[in-house]
Amino acid sequence: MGQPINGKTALITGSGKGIGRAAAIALAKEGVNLGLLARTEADLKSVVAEVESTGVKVAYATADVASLEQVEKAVDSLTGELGSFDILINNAGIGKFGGFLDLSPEEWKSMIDVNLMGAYYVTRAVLPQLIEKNGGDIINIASTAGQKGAPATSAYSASKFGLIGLTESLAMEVRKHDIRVTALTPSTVATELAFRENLTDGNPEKVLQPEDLAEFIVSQLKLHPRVFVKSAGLWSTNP
Ligand SMILES: NC(=O)c1ccc[n+]([C@@H]2O[C@H](COP(=O)([O-])OP(=O)(O)OC[C@H]3O[C@@H](n4cnc5c(N)ncnc54)[C@H](O)[C@@H]3O)[C@@H](O)[C@H]2O)c1
Ligand SMILES: CC(=O)[C@H](C)O
Repeated sequence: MGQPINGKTALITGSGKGIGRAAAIALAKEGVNLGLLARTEADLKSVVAEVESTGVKVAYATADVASLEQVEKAVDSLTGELGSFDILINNAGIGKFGGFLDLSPEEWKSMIDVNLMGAYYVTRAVLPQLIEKNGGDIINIASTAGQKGAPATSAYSASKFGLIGLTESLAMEVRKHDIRVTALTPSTVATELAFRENLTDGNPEKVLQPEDLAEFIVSQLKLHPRVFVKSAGLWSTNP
């Protein structure tokens, strides 16, 4: 009933670790070619090695998504190696939690620059390719923190509320091109970000794992083009 995704090409930001890495591996197993973008080359090379046996085409570029110049250079490089993209997963993000007056203005700004402006910059660079093809998928990894504020999450929530707003507006703008734009709003996932901020013990029997999001991402991409996931919240059942 759905659509095959093998042979498509996906750009995944922050794909060196955590959710982005899991999504890259899961998509490679589905035959999706990969454009990997993150800051740390060693992490990216590790993912390349991990997916080598799948036979998909893989290219990587190191870039800070908060830099428009680095993003444009990286997307140009990846497009040159892989051809145009069909799928964009804006996953790269940072999270630092602390009181409104406790976080420094620099820490506050960095979350906006990476989590919101980063997604804007990468989308701005890739979207023309999807419009040209008259179709494609953009999946933005937001958070439950983008739906509800809490003490110590003011900066992170501001970035993720903004990302959800960007997602909803863009989805309405580009649906006429058969481009699907989704905001995923997971709760805490067992990744380095969550461990660093002491958000979870990551118990694989109880806590959302990166592979769970990857599985959902694969399934939504396989949906028939006539339907899209506007937003989806993934939570741990009984953490
Ligand atoms: N872990 C959670 O509990 C959780 C929950 C909801 C949403 N999220 C979101 O999921 C996304 C992935 O987070 P994660 O938990 O996998 O974190 P992670 O720290 O394990 O991985 C984040 C990845 O993004 C990359 N990255 C960070 N800043 C970057 C930048 N400026 N330029 C390029 N790459 C950059 C890192 O190098 C890393 O590869 C983030 O947007 C995060 O906000 C995480
Ligand atoms: C880090 C994050 O987004 C979750 C909600 O803990």
